[in-house]
Amino acid sequence: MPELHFTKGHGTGNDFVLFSDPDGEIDLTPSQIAAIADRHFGVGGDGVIRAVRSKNLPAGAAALAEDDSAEWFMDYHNSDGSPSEMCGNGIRVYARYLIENGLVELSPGDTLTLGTRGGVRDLQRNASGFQVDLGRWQLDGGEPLVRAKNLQVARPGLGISIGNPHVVVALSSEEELDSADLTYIPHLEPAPEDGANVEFVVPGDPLVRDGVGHIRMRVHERGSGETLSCGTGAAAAALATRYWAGPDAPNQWRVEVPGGTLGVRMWAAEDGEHVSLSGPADLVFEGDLTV
Ligand SMILES: N[C@@H](CCC[C@H](N)C(=O)O)C(=O)O
Repeated sequence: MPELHFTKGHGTGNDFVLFSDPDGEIDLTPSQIAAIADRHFGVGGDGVIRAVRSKNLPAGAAALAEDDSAEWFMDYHNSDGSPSEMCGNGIRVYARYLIENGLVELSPGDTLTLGTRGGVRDLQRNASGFQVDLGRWQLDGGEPLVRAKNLQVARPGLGISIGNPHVVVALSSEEELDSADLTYIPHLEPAPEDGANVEFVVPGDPLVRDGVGHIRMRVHERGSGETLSCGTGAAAAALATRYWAGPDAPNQWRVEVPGGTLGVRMWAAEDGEHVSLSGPADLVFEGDLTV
């Protein structure tokens, strides 16, 4: 029975239980992870993050990190125990955790490279906390029809991959966004093979202020249910809104989520267009638990 010293952290209310396993000795089962994330019987969180050195990952998992430039790997699992390729809020909180525990140093202007199942990701400190380059994004997954409880009509969504899968749905009003009941899993037709995080968005009024696009978003996360925020989801929502808005839409966005505000920026890199995410990362408390 492993004894874990854990830290609880969050990014705009998307909350995580983090623990260190630098040598890769702790192999939790999905049900052990779900028990830690349980809000009634465990610590509680939308996800669980194991800090492990990339060199100590099993060979197959190490290959997922694409290259060996990242000393640390973010072993991310949703609250139901399922793994995910990437977590945009989680990786900022993970960076703060590594820094506060003296496991890495990151001076302003420097870059920290972390491994994830979706590949390596670069982070820097910025005014809001951290900025992470989420890498190249792509339209992926078509336009499934989305139904959610309390939404009167089915809507076409837009499939977008940010390393992990998203379907973004545009709603017509703030009232509609507020009334959607996301305690139930949205129904997607056709259903994506690997599931999807589903983001519901309404445009700001006006959509663009001072060259920055504004949207509001709620999300139902694959493997975790409705959460107060989803970083990769915010990036997908901004990308989908820009796609729908046409060629004059900006490359800089503010995304209001129930837990706060996230910044999203699209920019041209040598290998194609990248999308970056900015936002806070907070550590809240520490404790010990027996799994
Ligand atoms: N909350 C995260 C995304 C976490 C993973 C997601 N539920 C999935 O299964 O892909 C974020 O901030 O990006």
